[in-house]
Amino acid sequence: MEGLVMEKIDKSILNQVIIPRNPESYKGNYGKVLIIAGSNHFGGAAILASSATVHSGAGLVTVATTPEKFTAINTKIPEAMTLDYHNKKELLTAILDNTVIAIGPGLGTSSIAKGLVKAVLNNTKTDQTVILDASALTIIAEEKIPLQTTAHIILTPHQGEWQRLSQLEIPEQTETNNFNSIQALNPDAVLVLKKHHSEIYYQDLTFQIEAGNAGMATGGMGDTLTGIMAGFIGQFGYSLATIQAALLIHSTIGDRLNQKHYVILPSNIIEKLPKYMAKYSSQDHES
Ligand SMILES: NC(=O)C1=CN([C@@H]2O[C@H](COP(=O)(O)OP(=O)(O)OC[C@H]3O[C@@H](n4cnc5c(N)ncnc54)[C@H](O)[C@@H]3O)[C@@H](O)[C@H]2O)[C@@H](O)CC1
Ligand SMILES: Nc1ncnc2c1ncn2[C@@H]1O[C@H](COP(=O)(O)OP(=O)(O)O)[C@@H](O)[C@H]1O
Ligand SMILES: [Mg+2]
Repeated sequence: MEGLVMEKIDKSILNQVIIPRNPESYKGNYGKVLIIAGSNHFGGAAILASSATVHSGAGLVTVATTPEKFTAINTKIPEAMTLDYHNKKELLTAILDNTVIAIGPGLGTSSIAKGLVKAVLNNTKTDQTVILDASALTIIAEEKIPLQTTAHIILTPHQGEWQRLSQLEIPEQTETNNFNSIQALNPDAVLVLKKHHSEIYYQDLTFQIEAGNAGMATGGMGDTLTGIMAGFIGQFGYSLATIQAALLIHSTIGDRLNQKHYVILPSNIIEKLPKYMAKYSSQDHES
């Protein structure tokens, strides 16, 4: 498409989205988030995604995973509840019950994982948000699963996953080609393309962040972004601004840590989330 202008996302979006909490509120006001993640090989992805969701302020977080990982999750992040994703009845109840569902980190591409992706796409509705990441994107590309749900859809591929989904080689992943590809997949879906200076494709608008650094090139960094995105949407509601703020705070914290740390661990970003959210929620914050 001609004439796209990729707008830079200003840090003021953080101040706009991360508002002070109502003193009369309770956990029920801050979103119910279901994270469908993890498998025997990739337990850490489920921990990082759910820990990021909890630390970004979601009211109630449930992790649907394989029971072998329950103990690790309950130990590392006791605030999150666990459920066995092999139990179809419990899983369906959780899909219907939660406002935000993030699926994919560490899920792998087994037949169980494929069934989970289909269950989410077939059972979610308009007032929900589905975040598709990592293995969920690989499954959708390999199985050519249509993005048919009426829920809001956010895809968070890295360039390799986007290549699988769009058939665009990385050098061909230009603004115009990316725009046309996400429109073809589902014109209502939002594409968050993760790279150095990640991009957002939202309807006919495109945005780019000017934050983020190579110290963030650490396994689990994208799983962490997925958790933040889920926590922010659960708490602040689905909107372009919320998506922008989630993407920006992840890399802004990464940049601040990079001033003194050569490499940044996803868990370092996670532990800083409450502090940075307090800073941006106060009216007199310094950027
Ligand atoms: N601690 C954990 O449990 C972790 C689990 N992980 C999970 O491992 C599974 C496989 O995901 P991966 O992303 O590692 O592997 P994938 O095989 O899905 O993607 C990596 C492939 O994409 C290519 N590629 C091109 N551009 C890339 C880019 N900008 N970033 C990354 N790869 C790029 C690579 O060359 C490679 O061929 C996912 O379920 C993921 O969530 C990873 O998140 C790492 C940490
Ligand atoms: N060189 C870089 N510059 C800026 N951001 C980066 C860089 N390398 C990685 N990142 C960020 O780290 C995250 C990596 O995501 P992803 O590859 O999905 O990680 P994982 O699947 O291991 O969790 C993305 O948010 C990406 O933008
Ligand atoms: Mg990833």
